[in-house]
Amino acid sequence: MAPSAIYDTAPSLSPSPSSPYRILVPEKLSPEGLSLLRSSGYQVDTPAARPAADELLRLIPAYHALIVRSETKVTAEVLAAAGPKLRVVARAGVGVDNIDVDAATKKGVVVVNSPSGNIVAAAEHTIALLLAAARNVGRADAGMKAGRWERGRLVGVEVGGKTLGVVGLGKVGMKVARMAKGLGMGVVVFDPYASAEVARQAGVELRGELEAVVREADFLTVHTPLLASTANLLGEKELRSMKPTARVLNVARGGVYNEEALLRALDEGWIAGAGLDVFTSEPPAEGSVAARLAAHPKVVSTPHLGASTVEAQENVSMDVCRQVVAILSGGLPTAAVNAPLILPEEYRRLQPFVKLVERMGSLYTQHFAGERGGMVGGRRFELVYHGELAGVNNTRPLLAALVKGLVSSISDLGGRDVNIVNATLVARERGIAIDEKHVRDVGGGAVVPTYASAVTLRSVSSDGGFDGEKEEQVIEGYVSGRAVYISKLGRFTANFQPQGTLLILHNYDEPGKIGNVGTALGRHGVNISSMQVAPLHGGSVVVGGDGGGRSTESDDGSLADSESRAANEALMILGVTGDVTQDVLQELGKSEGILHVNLVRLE
Ligand SMILES: NC(=O)c1ccc[n+]([C@@H]2O[C@H](COP(=O)([O-])OP(=O)(O)OC[C@H]3O[C@@H](n4cnc5c(N)ncnc54)[C@H](O)[C@@H]3O)[C@@H](O)[C@H]2O)c1
Ligand SMILES: O=C(O)[C@H](O)COP(=O)(O)O
Repeated sequence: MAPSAIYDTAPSLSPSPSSPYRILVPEKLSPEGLSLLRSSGYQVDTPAARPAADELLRLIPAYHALIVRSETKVTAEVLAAAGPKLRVVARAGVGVDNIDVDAATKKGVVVVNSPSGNIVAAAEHTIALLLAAARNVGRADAGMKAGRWERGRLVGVEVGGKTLGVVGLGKVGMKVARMAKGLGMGVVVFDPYASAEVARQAGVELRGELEAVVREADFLTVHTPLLASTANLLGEKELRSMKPTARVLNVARGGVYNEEALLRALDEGWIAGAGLDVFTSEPPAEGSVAARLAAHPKVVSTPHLGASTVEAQENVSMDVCRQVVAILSGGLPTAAVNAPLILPEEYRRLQPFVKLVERMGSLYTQHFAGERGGMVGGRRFELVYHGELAGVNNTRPLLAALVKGLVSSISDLGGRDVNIVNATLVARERGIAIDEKHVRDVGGGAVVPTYASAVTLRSVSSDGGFDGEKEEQVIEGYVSGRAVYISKLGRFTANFQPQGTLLILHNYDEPGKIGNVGTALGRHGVNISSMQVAPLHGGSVVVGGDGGGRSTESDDGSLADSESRAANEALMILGVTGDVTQDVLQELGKSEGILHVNLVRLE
């Protein structure tokens, strides 16, 4: 399996040289990143103008990756329209509030961003607005350009010695706080999630209440993401409790201040001014409150320029383009918003086991659940890691691989495939529960005595025993080199590679069986490419049919016959090519000594 399997949404759509991966970049992205994409052999489309919402819906199905800044709205509708090709939505910046991350997760599309590429730019822009708001730079400049010399009307205030209130001591907030201290300001902070130790080391005062920060601040700046919990965080109550000389700044997201309240605060003199880079609608819709704020004489406003420096744009462009290349070529992103973090060395180590576990899941569904109506939903599974593998802590890729293997052959996932992004969600939707066990010792167990790392999959009933009334539904496998093998299937000791189309026949291991099966398949034009006989595990005697059900003693002593025949049960595992029709399966099933026939299709 190619390493891209973790993020694959449609392996069959892997591009060929004549049909490369296509990447849509509807917004302006620094050329360094675009060059990286093109030199990696991808087709990069950069429309001259940002496509309107309906145009994006029309375009998106052709693309494997979409790279946006803050203007393109990547809605659930866009993600639904994307179809199976789309693997990654990259945000060349920090905020992902323009992307429906939940919808992307459901679809198994990775969302990546550049968490720190524009931090310096955003912090410096905050300081620019701080000073501009303090010294009326915007109005003074506009006056000069209009031929006015307004020295008397534009007396400002100093920031040195004043208090800056910071709401949100994250990456930008911290940088702003440090810069403000450099300007001689005192800094008080509200951030319920910030570490007191980190705040202390930065020389800022952490307050337990937002109200305290708001009351103390001569300048107030917000640096939180826009979330349900931060929308309108600063409303009428907070703005009314500020000093009338205070000025507020927003280089985070429009909507963290309630815009109506802010407009009234400025109009009615609750505060003295504002520096705003972001608005609830961008560009502010004509006549909107956002537009009135942007045009307000007490406001210095900029059109969402916080990240717009040459340096920041190079940073974010390279950050996200590298991640797009990584994902499309089977590597790992460094800043996935909706996928677990896996270190590259962990991932490399797990790769062969990802393939093994996916095949085991698929084999389970087709061999065991297939016999019983394809039911894997609502079941509890146990995945046991033996040997070296037991030392791996981050097994998310293996869980994802199991879910993918269990459900892929049986479910219509509505155009989505299972990957590490959505596996937990898919499992939850289908009532599949997976427990994991780490068993370091492979030497002592009866199960996998010889391999350095092995995996056992079993279906477990609610009382903790094996599921299935008749049979232990167990599959064991191991990796050798890059090849994967199944070493146990149900009650049978095996050693076959789970790949291609397999015919699994449960039979009495008696002379003539192989010949009969071979002749029947030959008659139907089915070629046998590999063959393995899997005997009962440990030579145990099981009485009865496939399930090893109860024995019933008869008067004529037929139990002895039946016992000896059952002791010779085996699986015949044939790798086949050609069309194995229902007729073929029925004919084989009726053959003397054949107890059951299963067709299993693996990749
Ligand atoms: N204007 C721009 O061009 C521009 C540029 C970069 C970043 N931004 C925006 O700035 C914001 C901050 O970015 P960041 O990288 O520093 O994010 P971050 O995730 O590093 O920091 C956010 C901080 O907000 C805190 N927080 C969350 N909820 C809070 C609440 N209810 N009250 C107080 N604090 C709360 C978090 O604990 C965290 O410390 C984001 O919205 C981002 O999109 C804007
Ligand atoms: O969240 C961000 O990174 C900033 O708001 C930058 O947005 P932009 O990429 O649209 O400039």
